[in-house]
Amino acid sequence: MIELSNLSVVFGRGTPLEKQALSGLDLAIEAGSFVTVIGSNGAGKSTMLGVLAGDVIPTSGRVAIGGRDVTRIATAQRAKYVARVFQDPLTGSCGALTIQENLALAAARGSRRGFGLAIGSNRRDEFRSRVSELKLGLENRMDDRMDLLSGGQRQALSLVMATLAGSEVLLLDEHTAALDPGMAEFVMELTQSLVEKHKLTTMMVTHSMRQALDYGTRTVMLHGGKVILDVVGDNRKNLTIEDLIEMFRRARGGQTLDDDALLVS
Ligand SMILES: Nc1ncnc2c1ncn2[C@@H]1O[C@H](COP(=O)(O)OP(=O)(O)OP(=O)(O)O)[C@@H](O)[C@H]1O
Repeated sequence: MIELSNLSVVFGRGTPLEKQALSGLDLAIEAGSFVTVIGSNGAGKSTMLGVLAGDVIPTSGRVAIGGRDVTRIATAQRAKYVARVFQDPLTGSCGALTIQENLALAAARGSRRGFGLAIGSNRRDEFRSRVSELKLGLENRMDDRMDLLSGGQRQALSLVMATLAGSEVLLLDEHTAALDPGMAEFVMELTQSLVEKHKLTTMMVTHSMRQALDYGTRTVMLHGGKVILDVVGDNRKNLTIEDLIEMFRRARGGQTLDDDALLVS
């Protein structure tokens, strides 16, 4: 269970650039559910994921994961519970290290056992087998540097890495946005199967309304740093993109969704 209670984040407080990114956001997500998150530019989506990951400490409010209050717990200490995959394939892995080394680092995340044990022979076999499940042939390139791989290959490996340390929460920040359509679909299918296999509580930020409705079991829309739409169950089952746009308009008292960045495809 994830609980975000009355969360506010103000960046640059007291400066001319002061910006309220979250404004009393409330959201509770049941363990094991897959929530898609949409919203126009600057709505607060990445800030919300940052607060969950520990990169952003909220100005006020509370964050709990699995009943633990993690509001003031640093990123490194909560890494055991939360894994994150970013839009830029270069962000989640280290290009100068090999595939094997990146997987070992990911497996050691949040643990005191360290990198050395994670790279031991037992885990080498496990890593190889996990990579072979991708069917990208990367199991034969375990000693290749990560920066030799394509963006899609790196994102696929980043997803595998996100599941190695036993995290219960997976945060996806537009993780297919930089990929070509074929690779984006492959990475989404992989996402779906890893989420199911590891029973991860997942939040996926996307600019694609199609993707937001096609994946997961619940969709929330942020605007002005809070949740303005929350659709789940039968209400969501037959929802079209046009319905979503109309719901936004009604929630905003007639304001239309005129943001090019929120793709209807
Ligand atoms: N580190 C920061 N310092 C100052 N302002 C920030 C910072 N991070 C985000 N903001 C501002 O906070 C607001 C919310 O940003 P955020 O990145 O969370 O929005 P978003 O919904 O993810 O937008 P996008 O879809 O464009 O990525 C924006 O106005 C942004 O400019």
